[in-house]
Amino acid sequence: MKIINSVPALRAQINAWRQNGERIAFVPTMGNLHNGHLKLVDVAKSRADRVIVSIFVNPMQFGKNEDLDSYPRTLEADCAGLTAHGADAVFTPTPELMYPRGLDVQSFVEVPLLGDLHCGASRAGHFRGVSTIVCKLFNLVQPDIACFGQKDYQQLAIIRQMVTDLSLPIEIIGVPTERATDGLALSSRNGFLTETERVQAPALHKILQQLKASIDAGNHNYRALEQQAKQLLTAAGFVPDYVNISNQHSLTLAVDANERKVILAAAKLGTTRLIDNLEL
Ligand SMILES: Nc1ncnc2c1ncn2[C@@H]1O[C@H](COP(=O)(O)OP(=O)(O)OP(=O)(O)O)[C@@H](O)[C@H]1O
Ligand SMILES: CC(C)(CO)[C@@H](O)C(=O)[O-]
Ligand code: BAL
Repeated sequence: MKIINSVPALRAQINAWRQNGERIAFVPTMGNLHNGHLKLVDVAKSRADRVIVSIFVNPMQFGKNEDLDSYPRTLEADCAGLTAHGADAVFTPTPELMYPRGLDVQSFVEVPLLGDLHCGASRAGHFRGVSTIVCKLFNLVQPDIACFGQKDYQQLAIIRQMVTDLSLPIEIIGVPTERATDGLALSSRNGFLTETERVQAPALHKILQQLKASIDAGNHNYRALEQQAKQLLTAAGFVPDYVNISNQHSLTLAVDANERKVILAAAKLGTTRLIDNLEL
């Protein structure tokens, strides 16, 4: 597997594949790869001739008091995993390469409405940072398809909307969430959990499952159910940020029994912020 850390080398590799008529799949990540990321690579590989992954801890999507500095960086182990899963190349730019003029004067891409809800309401500027870096990476890699995890449900919706709004010729593939055997969604930030917190953490998924069971059983009092779920999270040791029963498409709060719904949730366990979701 090739490790690429300059734009000319990246463009040369992409051009070489294009000249062979090869179809290119792209998997953007922030590294510290786990089986969720590797599943994206497997899906990408099954749908294209070449798979390129990016590893970039994107400063633009971190708030001032968030975990940019402590975010785990494990390039060597990541490359071993990517090689084992048959990725062809990994692009590992530096912040200086992606933002040569600095973040304060960087042009940006923002997806209105979808970007303001849920995590967007709690993490000001987060989705602007995500859509800007993904747009830049798309312009550099120019893939045919790109794979994103459903664990980051709102992010996936925002990327789909950005691709539509900006007429980018890229097919976006959503890949189901990979979980530990106890139900916890795999996430790089799980590594921040203490032993005790790791035992508590699967309660997030379990509470979403209970909530889904109540709705499936005919309880449509969504706002009351959201409050109950937050109380259950608090009792399980979390500090809930939100539990929102939302429309799968617009991500606005669900009101109608007939609309397709998804439960979206975020909660802190100690200093670690976890997210999860469940489609209904
Ligand atoms: N458990 C998972 N199952 C499927 N896809 C996942 C999973 N975890 C992350 N992904 C996807 O991998 C891609 C890169 O995500 P990222 O590098 O932020 O990993 P992460 O584990 O979500 O980290 P974080 O702890 O920062 O949320 C995203 O498209 C994300 O949705
Ligand atoms: C899509 C992404 C790689 C953009 O930095 C990041 O938000 C992530 O890892 O989900
Ligand atoms: N997977 C989402 C990236 C972030 O929380 O910054």
